[in-house]
Amino acid sequence: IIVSVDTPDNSSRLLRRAMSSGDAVRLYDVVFVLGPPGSGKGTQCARIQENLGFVHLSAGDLLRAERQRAGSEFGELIETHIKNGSIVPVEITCKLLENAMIASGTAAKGFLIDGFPRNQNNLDGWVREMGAKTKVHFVLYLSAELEICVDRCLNRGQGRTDDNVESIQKRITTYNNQTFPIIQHYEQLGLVREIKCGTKTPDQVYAEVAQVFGNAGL
Ligand SMILES: Nc1ncnc2c1ncn2[C@@H]1O[C@H](COP(=O)(O)OP(=O)(O)OP(=O)(O)O)[C@@H](O)[C@H]1O
Ligand SMILES: O=c1ccn([C@@H]2O[C@H](COP(=O)(O)O)[C@@H](O)[C@H]2O)c(=O)[nH]1
Ligand SMILES: [Mg+2]
Repeated sequence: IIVSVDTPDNSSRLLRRAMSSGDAVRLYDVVFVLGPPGSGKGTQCARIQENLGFVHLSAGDLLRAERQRAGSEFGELIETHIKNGSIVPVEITCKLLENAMIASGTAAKGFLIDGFPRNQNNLDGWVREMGAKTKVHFVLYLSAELEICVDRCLNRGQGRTDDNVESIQKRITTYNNQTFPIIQHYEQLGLVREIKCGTKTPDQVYAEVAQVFGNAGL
C-alpha cells in the first residue's frame, strides 16, 4: 500500500488508518455540512476550520470560482443553475471537490464539505467517485426556520446573484424537495448531528458545534 504523506505527524496518522482499514486505504476524513440556504453553514465552517484544523470546502464557492475562471467550459451552465437554485451535475462538483482536496495536501485533519451532497445525483456520484477514498464521519445539519434564512440571505451583502427573493424561493424549493431527503437518508444511517440555529448567535451555535466534534473524537 502506498500512502502519500507530507509530514511525520500525518505519516503516522495515515499509516495507522491504512493499517486499520483492511484492504481499502481511506485517505480523507470528511464531515458534510448541510442545512437550508442562509442557515449559517459557511459561518460555522470558518470557525471549525480556524479552531479544529479542518479544511473548509464550500461546494457553492468552488462552483462560483469555476464560473469565474477564464476559459471554463462550465461557466454559463453553473450560473444558470445558481440563479435557478438548481443543482449542477455531480461530475462537475465532485471533480472540483476532489481537486481542492488534493490541492490541500495531507496536512488537514479532515475536510468540511459545505453544501454537498445536495440531491440523489450528488450522493450517487460521490459514492461512485469518492466512496472508497473517504470516510464520512457524520453530517452536521444546521437547521433554522426558513423565514429567518430568507432574511439572512437578503441581508448578507456579498453580491451573490442568487440572494434575491426569486432565486431564494427556488433554492428553498430545491432544498425541501431534493436536499432534505439526503439529510433523511443519513439520519436513517444514524449519522446526522442536528443543531438548531435559528434564534442562536454564531457563538452559541459554535459552542454546540464544538461539542459535536468533541463527541466524535475529532
Ligand atoms: N447564528 C447567526 N445569527 C445571525 N446571523 C447569522 C448567523 N449565522 C450566520 N449569520 C449570517 O447569515 C448570513 C448567511 O450565513 P452563511 O453565509 O454562513 O449561510 P450559509 O448556510 O452558508 O448560506 P448559503 O447556503 O446560502 O451559502 C450571513 O450574513 C451570516 O453573517
Ligand atoms: O453541491 C452543490 C453546491 C451548490 N450548488 C449550486 O450553488 C448554489 C449556491 O450554493 P451555496 O451552498 O448556497 O453557496 C446552489 O443554490 C446551487 O445552485 C450546486 O449545484 N451543487
Ligand atoms: Mg454558504
